[in-house]
Amino acid sequence: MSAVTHSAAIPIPDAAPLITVRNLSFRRGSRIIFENVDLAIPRGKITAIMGPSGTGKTTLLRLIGGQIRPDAGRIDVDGACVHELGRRELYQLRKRMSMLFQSGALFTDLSVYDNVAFPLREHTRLPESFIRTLTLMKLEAVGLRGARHLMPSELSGGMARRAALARAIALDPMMIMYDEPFSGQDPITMGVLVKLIRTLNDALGLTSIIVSHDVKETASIADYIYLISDGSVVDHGTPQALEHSRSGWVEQFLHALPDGPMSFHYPAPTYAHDLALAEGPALA
Ligand SMILES: Nc1ncnc2c1ncn2[C@@H]1O[C@H](COP(=O)(O)OP(=O)(O)OP(=O)(O)O)[C@@H](O)[C@H]1O
Repeated sequence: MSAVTHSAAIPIPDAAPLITVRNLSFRRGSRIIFENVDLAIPRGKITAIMGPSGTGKTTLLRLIGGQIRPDAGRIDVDGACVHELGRRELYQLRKRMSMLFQSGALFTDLSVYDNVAFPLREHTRLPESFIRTLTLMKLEAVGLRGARHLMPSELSGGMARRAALARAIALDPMMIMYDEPFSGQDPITMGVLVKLIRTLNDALGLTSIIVSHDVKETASIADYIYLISDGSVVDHGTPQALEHSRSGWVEQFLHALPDGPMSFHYPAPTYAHDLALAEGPALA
């Protein structure tokens, strides 16, 4: 598999895409985060976005979720161009796109049950008896029906993630975006989360996007992987195809090798330049 050039036509894996990103460019100040990036997220699959720290993975999720706008290019989600939607339409779309952040962000003063029931109470007019049935179904799906009376402070890190996941599926979204779902968890908890993400994706007919540094866990459930770095897609393919990639960059990233083409330094002026400045009057 060869590295993808900017604007190259992307071969879509199996299913038709739920999300397409075309010619996406985005800057933070003078820093280019994305330049002419193309990618496609197939429906019903688990797609992983991986790459070095600070490369823009979370930013990409926020662009897809319409929280920030691209400088150029377009992002279509289920046929709608996200940044062309009006406020109300974007709100409706967002209800169908769950985003699960690393922190989980449970409401600390609500029980597990009330956390999961919260979006149903907030966004539907269902009677409480229906809400109870739906909430118990979501809690059962993540194995926490028996823990529904606990408060977030009484949960382990893994249980908190599962509770947040139950809340994220409360409104039956079409997709879930996971930002670092495994970080800080022990190997067994990671295994539980990996299995849960796969099971929920398939059982509920979801489309999942996972942003993660945990290569082994992510590669074990992803149907397709995009590797991004320095503003563009470096490579993409199934985990099996990427495993056999001849790219030194891909090999370095997937096998966590300390040496390789990936640069260790954040972009900076030359060292000599900085040292010279340090002696000059500007910083005195
Ligand atoms: N609100 C912001 N304002 C300015 N710069 C930002 C902001 N958010 C992120 N950045 C910068 O954008 C770049 C991409 O950040 P982002 O969080 O998307 O990276 P990431 O790939 O998710 O990183 P990590 O893997 O470490 O979580 C970084 O250089 C970061 O410093």
